[in-house]
Amino acid sequence: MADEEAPASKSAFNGRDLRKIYVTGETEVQALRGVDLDIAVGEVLVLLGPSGSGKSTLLNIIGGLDRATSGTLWYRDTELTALDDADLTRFRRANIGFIFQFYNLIPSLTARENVQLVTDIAADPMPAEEALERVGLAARMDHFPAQLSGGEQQRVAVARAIAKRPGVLLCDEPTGALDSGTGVRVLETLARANTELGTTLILITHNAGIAAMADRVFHFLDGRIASIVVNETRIAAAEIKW
Ligand SMILES: Nc1ncnc2c1ncn2[C@@H]1O[C@H](COP(=O)(O)OP(=O)(O)OP(=O)(O)O)[C@@H](O)[C@H]1O
Repeated sequence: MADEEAPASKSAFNGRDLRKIYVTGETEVQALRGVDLDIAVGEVLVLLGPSGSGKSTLLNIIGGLDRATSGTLWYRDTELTALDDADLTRFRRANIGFIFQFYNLIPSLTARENVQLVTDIAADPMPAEEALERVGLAARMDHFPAQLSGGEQQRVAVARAIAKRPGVLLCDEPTGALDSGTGVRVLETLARANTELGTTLILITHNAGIAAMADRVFHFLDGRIASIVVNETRIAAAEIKW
């Protein structure tokens, strides 16, 4: 809306009364029932909550993969809810890195080539080699996904996501398929992106232990943020166990 002022510039995301209704045939599912949020630039935020409570729906809307049915959402000084599809895609490409539970690497390409797919088309990327070094895979650049462990493949996915220097990393269960030791190494690479590159980090997990590395934790229930916990101190990813 033209007469609405952009929220304070230190906000990464500012959302008001976000609602999402999925319609399938005659069935309506209210996935988000009025979410207000304010996420600071450089914040580490963890989203916790039962299955079906709306976490992925919110993450997808924040990342421009999906649209709210109603409500307003800003990213810095851009109102995402006012963008057309082409501009929303441009926003997503320029600002968002995604990491999902399954790594979505291309099996016929090496780690370096998987990252280069992104660096070839980004506006101001870091070299693929630097991204892979940042996740501790300097020695594995020319390996194919099948030659890497699950945790290493996920770190390639992190390298791919950070290589374009996105303002925001959105992670949906990034350690869901990994054991504790391997998962912690993935979390460490995400935490490093936050501290060294200033990337805002938003992470969905079912693992309450991971919440300790966040500045704040949003607890979802039934399509709403039921409570917000502020962590006075953030613990290092390396200290997390499950
Ligand atoms: N594309 C879709 N079409 C119809 N309903 C959907 C769709 N995506 C999600 N839903 C429904 O919206 C609700 C919220 O789903 P969402 O995936 O956001 O929950 P979640 O908290 O991320 O769950 P999980 O932890 O299991 O991933 C659920 O009832 C889900 O079934």
